[in-house]
Amino acid sequence: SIPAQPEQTVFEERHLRFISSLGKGNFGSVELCRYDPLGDNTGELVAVKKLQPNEKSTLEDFKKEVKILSIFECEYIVKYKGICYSTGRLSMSLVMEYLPHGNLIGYLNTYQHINTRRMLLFASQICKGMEYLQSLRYVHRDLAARNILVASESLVKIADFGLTKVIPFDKDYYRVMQPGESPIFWYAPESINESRFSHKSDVWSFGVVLHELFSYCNTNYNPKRVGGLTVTSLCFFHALSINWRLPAPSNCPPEVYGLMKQCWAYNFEERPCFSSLGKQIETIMQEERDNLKG
Ligand SMILES: CCS(=O)(=O)N1CC(CC#N)(n2cc(-c3nc(Nc4ccc(C(=O)OC(C)(C)C)cc4)nc4[nH]ccc34)cn2)C1
Repeated sequence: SIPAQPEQTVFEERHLRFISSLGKGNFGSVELCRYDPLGDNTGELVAVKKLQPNEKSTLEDFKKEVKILSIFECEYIVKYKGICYSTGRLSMSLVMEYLPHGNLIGYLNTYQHINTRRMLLFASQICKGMEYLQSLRYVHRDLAARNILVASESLVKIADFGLTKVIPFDKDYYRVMQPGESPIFWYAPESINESRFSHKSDVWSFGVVLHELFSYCNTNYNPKRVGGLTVTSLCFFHALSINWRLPAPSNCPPEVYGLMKQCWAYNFEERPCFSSLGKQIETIMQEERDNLKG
């Protein structure tokens, strides 16, 4: 059995009413539920992540993910609400706030009229969330538009901490033993080549999220399939090493494409930190406001 942690809020499984499936991944799935102890449909809507037990995902890893999310307190990170033990206490679910607009990919595909100012606002919020993560020495390792959730038309949050790791105090990177599950398209060269993850590899992924934002998550830009050929990690890695990068999305301000290219510096030491990226985004946002006034 799993000892109840004193600070955990425990939701009773019998009051969690399944409504619909919200998302699925390798190791888990997320469901929309109503926590309705009064049984009169007045209870709150919550997002419940259930572990898909298989040989790769273990309850131990899931408990680490729960622990990580439960200590975060940041308006740009999806909020932890508590846990729910399954009958027999053989497993547990993670209960989180429900964000009604889904992830950034669906949102950008639905609302194609989002202007540059709104995209910069979203970018600055993701950057602030990543700055917060970095302040606690966590690397996300799976930063991508599919893992950014939309709370409202003016607020996005970072979600899915299933691959998040804390960097040991005596290093500035984390090396994983098992090859990553994520599509290589978001991986920095050193993550593909040496399974090396750091705040600077999260910065590389942030550059890809910027590109997804400003190309409305248009998958035609993804080099996963070039002319019908599936891009393997080796040739993608080679392309990066000879300085191939994604082209600027159409209508993307040159200063924003400049930010992407900073994030995609081959040498991770040359990439900016999230606080520098945040300041540069604020400057571009101010210039946008001045242009609008002008
Ligand atoms: C990796 C394995 S995973 O299985 O653990 N998993 C997938 C994961 C990827 C990420 N991030 N995920 C999180 C949520 C999620 N969704 C939501 N709201 C919504 C609201 C609406 C919709 C939707 O489709 O609406 C339209 C309009 C019909 C398109 C979808 C989701 N609120 C949440 N709160 C906390 C989590 C969470 C969904 N998928 C994490």
